[in-house]
Amino acid sequence: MEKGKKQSSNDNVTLLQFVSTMAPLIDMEKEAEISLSMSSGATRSLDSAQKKGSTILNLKCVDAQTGLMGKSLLEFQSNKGDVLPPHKFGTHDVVVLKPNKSDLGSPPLGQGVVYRIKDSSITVAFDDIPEEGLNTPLRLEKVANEVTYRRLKETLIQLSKGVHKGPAADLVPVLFGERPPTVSKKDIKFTLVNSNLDHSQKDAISKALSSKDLFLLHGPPGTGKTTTVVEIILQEVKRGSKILACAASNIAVDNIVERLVPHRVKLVRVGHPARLLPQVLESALDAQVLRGDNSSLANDIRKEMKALNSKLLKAKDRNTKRDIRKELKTLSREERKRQQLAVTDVLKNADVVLTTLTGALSKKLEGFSFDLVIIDEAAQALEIACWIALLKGPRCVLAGDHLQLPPTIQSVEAEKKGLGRTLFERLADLYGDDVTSMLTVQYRMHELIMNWSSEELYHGKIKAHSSVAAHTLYEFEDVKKSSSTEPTLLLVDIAGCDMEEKKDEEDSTLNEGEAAVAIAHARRLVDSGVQPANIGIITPYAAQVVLLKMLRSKEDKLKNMEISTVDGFQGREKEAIIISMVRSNSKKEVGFLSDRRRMNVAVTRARRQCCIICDTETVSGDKFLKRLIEYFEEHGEYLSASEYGNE
Ligand SMILES: Nc1ncnc2c1ncn2[C@@H]1O[C@H](COP(=O)(O)OP(=O)(O)OP(=O)(O)O)[C@@H](O)[C@H]1O
Repeated sequence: MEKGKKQSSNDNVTLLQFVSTMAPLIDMEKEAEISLSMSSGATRSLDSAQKKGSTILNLKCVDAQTGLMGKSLLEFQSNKGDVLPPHKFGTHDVVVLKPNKSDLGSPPLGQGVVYRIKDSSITVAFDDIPEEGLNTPLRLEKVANEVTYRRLKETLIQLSKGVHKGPAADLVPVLFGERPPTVSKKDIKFTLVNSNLDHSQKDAISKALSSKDLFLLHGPPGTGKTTTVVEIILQEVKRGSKILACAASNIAVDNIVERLVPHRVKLVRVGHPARLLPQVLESALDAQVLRGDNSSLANDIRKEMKALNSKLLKAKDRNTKRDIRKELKTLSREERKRQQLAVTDVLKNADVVLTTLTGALSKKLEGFSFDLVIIDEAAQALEIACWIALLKGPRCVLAGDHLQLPPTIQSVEAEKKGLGRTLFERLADLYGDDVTSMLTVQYRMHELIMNWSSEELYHGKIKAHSSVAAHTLYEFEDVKKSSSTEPTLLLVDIAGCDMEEKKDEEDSTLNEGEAAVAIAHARRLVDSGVQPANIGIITPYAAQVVLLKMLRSKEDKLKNMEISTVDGFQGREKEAIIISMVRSNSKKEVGFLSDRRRMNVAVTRARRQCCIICDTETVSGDKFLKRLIEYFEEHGEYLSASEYGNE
């Protein structure tokens, strides 16, 4: 990050400018999401909805289980084949279940949250098992998650009134450039809980603990950003702070919970149980509430109410009925009070409360304030979503990397007008090194994989830790040294191999020849002994993912190999990554491949081997991609796709 960048008018947005720019953009984004979902008037038929991926038709319920803190898990498979049709459902989406043939606007059998998705089935968590209709053909429809937008709007309204009181009153002027950030002049002394931390991580922790209002932790790929966030939390707990720790995604929040649990921190995870990893359920608010005294009292009251209700049904005398009703009313009030107390007890008692950013606006957290708000993955969150959490405390630590992908925005117009500009990036530009520490040792990639990204995006400042700097695929037991496992960097060129790109019905681009080559390379790796679970194929285009998954379903030995879009793989890693770039056309059009952040994420997912498959003629039309290709040619192996023949 460049030192103390001058504040440009663009960086120094005022609170009022921010509110007035964001309000219409949030509406645009909401509209765009609704039009992607089934509730859209633009969807005229069920078939077109299935093509859009917003509904899955003709399903059967194959399993029903209870147990997820009172929720019911229903698993659905297609009546039409082994694999679900292509769809845009993701875990944690809100969905409704309907009879397959019922009208578009018909009432649902139930509404739930997607719990798990496999190629062949989808599992949804419902509050109750729908009473009827489960034995007939069914369909699932994705619905827009309006709660999120309501919460974003509420936060904007709160900001628009000005923040002169409350826990964040002194932080807001700093984050809008009206007052400079401050640090404690006292020398901060601390003993590390994790004694393995490197010098850049230690330095970041020291700076974070000294900051009085704002600290940015810049964590390039694999540099232990979350490890550092966890240490900051542990140090702050030792100091007696109450902390709100958030991230945009549930998985990132759970990742922190998992790493804190062994340290026996008093923590609570707030969120819908279907959106939490099974291993963190013990820490969930719902689970802790169920274990509390007030909750068992509430339970006793409910039993009493049940008995009174049956008495009421049998009672004949008016006076008796009136008395019972009165008693029921009192009990119901008491039950609600006990329930609320049970929740408040758990939250009060916790040193660390963890939730997603939008979860921070949960009614349960109303009235709570914190000494410190930490946001992980802050460069992947909408600024307005960050504000939901930031309004709850006077100090904040934002961790992220604005040189990886920003949040996904559905509305092209809202994106153009700045909805995707993150708070992390804005503050990094506004205050630079004054408030930032960049982590500089990475623990994932072979040096050759790392160097390209380090030089291109991080001013050459990243170093590979000795434990990974020279690691190779063939060091694994059972992996043979072969022409496919030996190279760290591999470039497979489809130029001149007659493998032009195509468009699918949704206008997403795909490349059949390239997909076949990607699968062929994966097969070669597996034949040399690499575990399929250690291989990932990633590609920028959704249609290419569908095509690759179809090819994979024909090969048993590749069953456990992951296939994903680049965007969907951010934050993850594999020993071997195969990147299918897809674009191959005479106009040298590369579309959104040219976003340096996307290629940065793609390449840096690989630990020991990174294989790029592309049409070098086409992609070299873009200067940034040309340098990437040249780097791979210079430091890696070059093969023509024709060498994979008809494998
Ligand atoms: N000081 C360290 N010594 C040894 N290993 C470390 C150290 N710091 C981090 N690691 C390891 O590096 C890996 C990445 O760490 P972590 O998950 O914290 O990174 P991250 O920066 O959050 O990752 P991402 O690139 O996904 O943002 C983990 O396996 C972690 O154990």
